[in-house]
Amino acid sequence: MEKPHIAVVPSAGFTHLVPILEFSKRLLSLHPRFQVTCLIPSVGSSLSTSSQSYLQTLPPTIHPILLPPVSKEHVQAEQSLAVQIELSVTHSLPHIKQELSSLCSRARVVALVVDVFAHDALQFATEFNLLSYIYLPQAALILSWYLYSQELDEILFSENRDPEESIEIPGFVPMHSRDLPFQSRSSPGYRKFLERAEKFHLPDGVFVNSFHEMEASTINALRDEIRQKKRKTVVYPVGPITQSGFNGRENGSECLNWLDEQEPESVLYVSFGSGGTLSQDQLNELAFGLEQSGKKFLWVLRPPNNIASASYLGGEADDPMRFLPRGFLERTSKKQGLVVPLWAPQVQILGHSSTGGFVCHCGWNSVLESVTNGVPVIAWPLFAEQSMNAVILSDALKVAVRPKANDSRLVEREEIARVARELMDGKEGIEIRKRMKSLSIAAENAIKEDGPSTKTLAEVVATWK
Ligand SMILES: O=c1ccn([C@@H]2O[C@H](COP(=O)(O)OP(=O)(O)O[C@H]3O[C@H](CO)[C@@H](O)[C@H](O)[C@H]3O)[C@@H](O)[C@H]2O)c(=O)[nH]1
Repeated sequence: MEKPHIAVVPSAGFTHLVPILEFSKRLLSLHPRFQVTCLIPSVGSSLSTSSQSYLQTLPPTIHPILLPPVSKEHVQAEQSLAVQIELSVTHSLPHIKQELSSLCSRARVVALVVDVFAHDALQFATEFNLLSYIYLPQAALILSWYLYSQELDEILFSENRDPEESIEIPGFVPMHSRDLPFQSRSSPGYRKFLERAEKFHLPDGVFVNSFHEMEASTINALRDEIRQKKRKTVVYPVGPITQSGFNGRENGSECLNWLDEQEPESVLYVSFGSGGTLSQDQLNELAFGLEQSGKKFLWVLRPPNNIASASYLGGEADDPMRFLPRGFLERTSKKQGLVVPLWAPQVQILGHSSTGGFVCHCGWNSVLESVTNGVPVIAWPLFAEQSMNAVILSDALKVAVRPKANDSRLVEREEIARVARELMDGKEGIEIRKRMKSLSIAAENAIKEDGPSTKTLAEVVATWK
């Protein structure tokens, strides 16, 4: 008899495709009695080359179906990247419905799992009588923030509020409101964020890519609220699920060969994810700061102020090397550091024994890749929920240092050199490194056969009849 299907809907862009497919891979490796059909939206002329190459690596029990791409004009008018990604799904709804209908007519489908930005597709769960789930490729704290958003709205934007007063999300450490992504009700994407938060009440549960030891008090607080019937959204921590080694682009051997020549844990890896960029001034400060620190570095360089969505949604990037300060490459090249343009094999770099620290924008995938490899972090959030992730690492878990910006929000070269030295050789760095190593053991245990994340997933799957 044919294996029952799980229908999976990612949202557009490499970073929203890979996490939900890595989740699907893990699901099928633990529960091979199912197969997955993945309905993939995209923007522009076609799927990006990296996404296409990634799809080639999938096991045969995951069936990708490429939906007709949404025209760029339909999404680009929106300022917020999250909303652009969300619209890629909204405009694909007729195709998603058509494919689901065709799948349900020829096979047994037991559940629908959608990416957080593909929540519009949840409407089909009732129509096709499917159990439904959101896959949030982020921290449990982010789920808490969504669920608590109405209460937070009243607290944050009340007239008499002291902006210095910290805010408390249930179970989490007190946090400054500047670490939340929205600073006013008129911030781009805020209204859509509140609408998205409402959707978390629809599915049968939310999978988060986190694990108990990383966010114990937040997860416990979410579960207490369910027990006390204050909320009905059930949280399932199933992580850490990280990319299993797919690189997809060039620069691989250059980085790894160079790392092979370095001392153990001596290199700071510097990267701001798939779309993060710095201003030209900030890029200069980072270059001088790395140089002044005297520490070895491997820097994945992007051109300044490149629109983040260009790389998410299939745009081309400029050559970044010409934006480095004059003479920088000549002074540092190979001896102190290696600079590679645009992309590097991050998973392999973080797993290399010479890598001893990560200047990280705190995108959640990068955070988990650092945690699973036991690499301590210099937390340098740029946009989206990254500042909240930075607070998890620096304040809650104390496995990261966070450089301070000046009044113009620039992190100056002296500060960069200071945190680099502190992390790599300082007293605080030693403690941070120890804590990160024990967190990496907890991460490994979470996904072992009898680990909490494995058991949680098994409990859910047991209900799929
Ligand atoms: O040179 C590079 C740069 C990135 N990566 C990989 O690309 C992914 C990047 O993901 P992530 O660290 O999560 O960063 P973003 O691409 O910026 O992620 C977006 O999606 C995340 C998950 O929803 C959010 O946490 C972020 O805020 C949001 O910017 C990771 O797997 C990296 O290993 C590489 O392999 N090589």
